Amino acid sequence: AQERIETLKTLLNRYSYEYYVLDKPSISDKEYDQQYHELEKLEKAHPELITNDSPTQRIGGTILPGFTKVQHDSPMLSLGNAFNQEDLLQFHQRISKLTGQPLQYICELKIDGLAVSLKYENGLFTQGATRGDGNTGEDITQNLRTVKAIPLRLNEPLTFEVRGECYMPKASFVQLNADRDEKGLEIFANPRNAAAGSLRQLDSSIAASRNLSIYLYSATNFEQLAVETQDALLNRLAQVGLRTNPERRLFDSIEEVWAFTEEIAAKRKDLPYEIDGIVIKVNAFAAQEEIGYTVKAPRWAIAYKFKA
Ligand SMILES: COc1nc2nc(N)nc(N)c2nc1C
Repeated sequence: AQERIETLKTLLNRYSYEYYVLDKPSISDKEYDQQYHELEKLEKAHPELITNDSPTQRIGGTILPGFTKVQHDSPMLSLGNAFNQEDLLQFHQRISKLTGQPLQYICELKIDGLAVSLKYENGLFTQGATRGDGNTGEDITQNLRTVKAIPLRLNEPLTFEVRGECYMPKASFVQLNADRDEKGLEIFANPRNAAAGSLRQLDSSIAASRNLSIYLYSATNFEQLAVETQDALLNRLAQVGLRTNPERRLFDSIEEVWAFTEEIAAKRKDLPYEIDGIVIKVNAFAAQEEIGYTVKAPRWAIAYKFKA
């Protein structure tokens, strides 16, 4: 039984990765369900063989009395804002003075969700937390374990922290509000509020029902990842099993960055998730370190915000 349980866990976690992280399922839902129920039956018969990274353990058994506080190892920063082309030019001129290196920018979508921190120890997902005030957040591990795009075990036994945006896809938001409206419940104003409301539930079966997803965009412990740029980091995160947003681009001029913001502004309504802007970062970590941080935000990044 132990052998079959191990095989099923490996298979089901891989199917989950293909479906929720790569958005490219390799088997039908029916086949997945058949193998999932076989695992459930085997674990019921051999509870001593149940492990934390089993796909059957995503929904916590208990309703939490409250959320415990989490002190972030390093502050979860905020971003300076830019609202027009002039702001972007000033950002570029300001940081060009702070580094001798040629500036390459990476542009990432700014997902309109909830910033979260995920800790992995030897490849196992051990803790999830909200940003909170940047220094202290709330432990929402139970709820984040229900987000199927968050792997319970990485492809490599890494010990590090990753940060990203947990969000509710537009389609899930429309469905949720239709269901709530039909039941006479108050509907959510937007997907960001719906995601935040779902992650603030003390009963993780509610979060499990909300079809949340996630995109990761930063990590600690670069050394062990052997990456020199933000773009390489994002590729590395995907390699170890974490979900990263594919709509990112590299540019060597702020003019091209501006053109990209206009390109995304035009396709924003067709994206399957809501975004509130574009995050523009200096790509090379060496240049980021040279440019540095203000008290609350990196100097080497800026959020270009779309009009509401
Ligand atoms: C480097 O710090 C950040 N990077 C980010 N990147 C993306 N794509 N989206 C964010 N919301 C974001 N937020 C922060 C504070």
